[in-house]
Amino acid sequence: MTSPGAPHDKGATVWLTGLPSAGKTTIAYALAGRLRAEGHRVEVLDGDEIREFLSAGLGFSRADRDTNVQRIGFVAQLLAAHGVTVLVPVIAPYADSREAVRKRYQEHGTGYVEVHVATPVEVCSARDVKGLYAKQAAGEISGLTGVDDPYEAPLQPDLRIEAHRSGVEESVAELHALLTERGML
Ligand SMILES: Nc1ncnc2c1ncn2[C@@H]1O[C@H](COP(=O)(O)OS(=O)(=O)O)[C@@H](OP(=O)(O)O)[C@H]1O
Ligand SMILES: Nc1ncnc2c1ncn2[C@@H]1O[C@H](COP(=O)(O)OP(=O)(O)O)[C@@H](O)[C@H]1O
Repeated sequence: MTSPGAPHDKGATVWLTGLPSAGKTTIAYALAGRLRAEGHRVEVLDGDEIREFLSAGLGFSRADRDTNVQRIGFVAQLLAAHGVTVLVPVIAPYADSREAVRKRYQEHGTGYVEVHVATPVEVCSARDVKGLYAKQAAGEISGLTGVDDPYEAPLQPDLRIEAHRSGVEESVAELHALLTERGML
């Protein structure tokens, strides 16, 4: 076990992509808790918080989502390069935008892991944590990812979590094992 902020922490970013209510945030905070308890420096860049501050004023058009994702990728890389394990539960629906983020990490030699939280839309819409699926069905909003807006599922994620089949702790254990195996912790 390492002490908090142990200097040998390499730092990396774990990007959890998936539909609204897939389980991205839940898994990210559960993993963060485990990593903190082990003495690692961890930040969660939560999509909702980022949209209140760093990306205030952005909406959900393709251009705005791309801007949002690139901003988050930029900040996360800075943190990761300084030894922080950065967890990013953000939809990031477009493949080219996610690839641009990955490229930034490759260019800087910073660890990066893409995780697809692959909960089917039927399960997500039954969970409907924020009531968005119901609002879309009622015609109150449009452009909801996975329903009437695109979600380009990763073809080759570093890890695919079937969050409708496995429990949160199981997903956390899988992710922890991957980070350990890749020498990122
Ligand atoms: N139209 C539409 N489509 C998708 N999501 C919507 C929309 N409107 C609001 N929300 C809520 O905003 C959260 C998505 O923000 P993100 O920054 O993760 O999305 S993106 O990567 O910029 O596409 C997302 O959070 P999560 O549910 O945690 O994924 C939604 O709750
Ligand atoms: N195996 C699981 N993994 C993650 N979340 C789960 C799981 N089973 C049920 N849930 C629930 O699904 C919801 C997912 O919401 P959230 O994590 O906010 O999703 P997202 O960040 O992808 O929008 C939470 O209420 C969570 O408790």
